Amino acid sequence: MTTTTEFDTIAAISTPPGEGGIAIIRVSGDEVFDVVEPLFRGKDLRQVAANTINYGHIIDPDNQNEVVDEVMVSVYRAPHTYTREDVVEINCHGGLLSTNRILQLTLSHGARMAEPGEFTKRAFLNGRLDLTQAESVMDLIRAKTDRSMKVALNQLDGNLSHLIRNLRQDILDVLAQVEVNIDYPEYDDAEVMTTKLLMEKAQEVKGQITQLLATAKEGKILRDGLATAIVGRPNVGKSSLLNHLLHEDKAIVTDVPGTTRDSIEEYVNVKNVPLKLVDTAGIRETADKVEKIGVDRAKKAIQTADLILMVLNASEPLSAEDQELLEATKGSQRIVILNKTDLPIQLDMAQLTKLVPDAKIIQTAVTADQGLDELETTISNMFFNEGIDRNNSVMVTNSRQIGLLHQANDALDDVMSGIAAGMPVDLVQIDMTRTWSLLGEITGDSYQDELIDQLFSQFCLGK
Ligand SMILES: Nc1nc2c(c(=O)[nH]1)N(C=O)[C@@H](CNc1ccc(C(=O)N[C@@H](CCC(=O)O)C(=O)O)cc1)CN2
Ligand SMILES: Nc1nc2c(ncn2[C@@H]2O[C@H](COP(=O)(O)OP(=O)(O)OP(=O)(O)O)[C@@H](O)[C@H]2O)c(=O)[nH]1
Ligand SMILES: [Mg+2]
Repeated sequence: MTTTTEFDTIAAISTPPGEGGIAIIRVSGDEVFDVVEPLFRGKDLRQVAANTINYGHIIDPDNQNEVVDEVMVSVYRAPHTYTREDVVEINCHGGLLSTNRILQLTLSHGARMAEPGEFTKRAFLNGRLDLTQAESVMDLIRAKTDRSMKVALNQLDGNLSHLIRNLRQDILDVLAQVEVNIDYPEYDDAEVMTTKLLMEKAQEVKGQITQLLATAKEGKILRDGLATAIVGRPNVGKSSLLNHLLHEDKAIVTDVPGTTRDSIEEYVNVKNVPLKLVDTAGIRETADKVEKIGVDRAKKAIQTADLILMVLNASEPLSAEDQELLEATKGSQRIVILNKTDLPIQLDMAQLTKLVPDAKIIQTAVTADQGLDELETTISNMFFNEGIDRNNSVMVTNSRQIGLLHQANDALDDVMSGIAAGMPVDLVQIDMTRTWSLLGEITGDSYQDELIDQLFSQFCLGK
């Protein structure tokens, strides 16, 4: 079944803004040929075969057919296209000016400027993609590591959708069975049979949802990177640590305390854990206006980080500021890094272990390249130790999907507690049906227009 919904014809530049070798203007909708035909000098695009690319020129019919650019034009025919509508892509020379001029020409000849994500939204509304697949398109574009790209590609293939659809079908089957038992009770214990059926199915589905949710933590880290703040008082070696983890001299390092004045953010892969590393200003009391703002940002980073690398200077005794910071980071996931161990050690280890009895303490000498491997292994073990099958790439990474899975889980809890409390079957049925529709929201089998608009508006223009 390939009925498409009727929409107006949209156009956008689908390549990144700025100068490039080639730029693509994508046009989609029932009227693409009416739009492009008067602008194109070359073969008759209505007559060329589908999936062909055709040489010619874009001309300006409102300006004595002035040649605007030399182009290649791809023609795709509905329904075998990205949007399931007729699609024409104009490949022009990638200058800002000619690209925009061609876009303007399509707009003045009947196309409308596409909204962000509108091509993919049409693919969804026309049934070529479901919602998890559409979301994976964006994840693919934003992927920062090989692993997160693999997860997104897997989702684009429809593996998560498949799993969710199967769960929904199972629920539907059991609901149908329940309906039959209620309408035609063959036995006196029909009610007992029915609740048993519901209970078993609820447990089974809950088991699968729990498994999916177990992938969520890892999945989200893979997608967004683990927010990791490097904190400590001035001059302990925070920026040196950032640079070593990045293998690049990104942050300025000097022996002057207070060198880093604003937070620096960088993505890096540490033994397969994608980190969003934040190097912060050394935390201390300061009268300097600019430094003060940096210190406030550093304090904020402590609040929002998933992981804190708390750096201490081993060549000095533990200061009051160190102790305050150890206190402030107590509730967070953290690693205490004892840096500058290449110098004579002044810090009282016994005092430190007493202060932070349960913290992981790692000794490093960043500038001498010591202890970093142990640090990287520790980070990796902290986040990949839950026995998740790495080759099973069906994961949920998206907070919308995760939220709905939690809600479906809660609805299943209601099913089970309802049965346990001896609630009438028709009430239990309501909670089971709710589970079914919550799962449907994940794939977009049931959806609200506002939600769809909001979701696609986060996409890139031209996608
Ligand atoms: N030039 C260009 N490159 C691109 C895209 C595009 O739209 N244009 N894509 C998009 O951003 C991605 C490719 N994704 C695509 C996915 C489906 C179809 C498509 O036409 N599907 C049809 C027919 C497939 C077939 O011939 O077998 C279908 O599913 O019915 C096209 C592109 C990446 N590269
Ligand atoms: N001996 C020794 N010196 C180090 C080590 N790590 C960093 N340093 C030096 O310590 C000084 C301060 O390093 P930074 O990385 O700028 O310290 P920071 O914590 O970022 O300092 P602020 O930005 O001022 O908060 C520099 O001179 C570094 O070369 C180490 O392991 N051993
Ligand atoms: Mg610094």
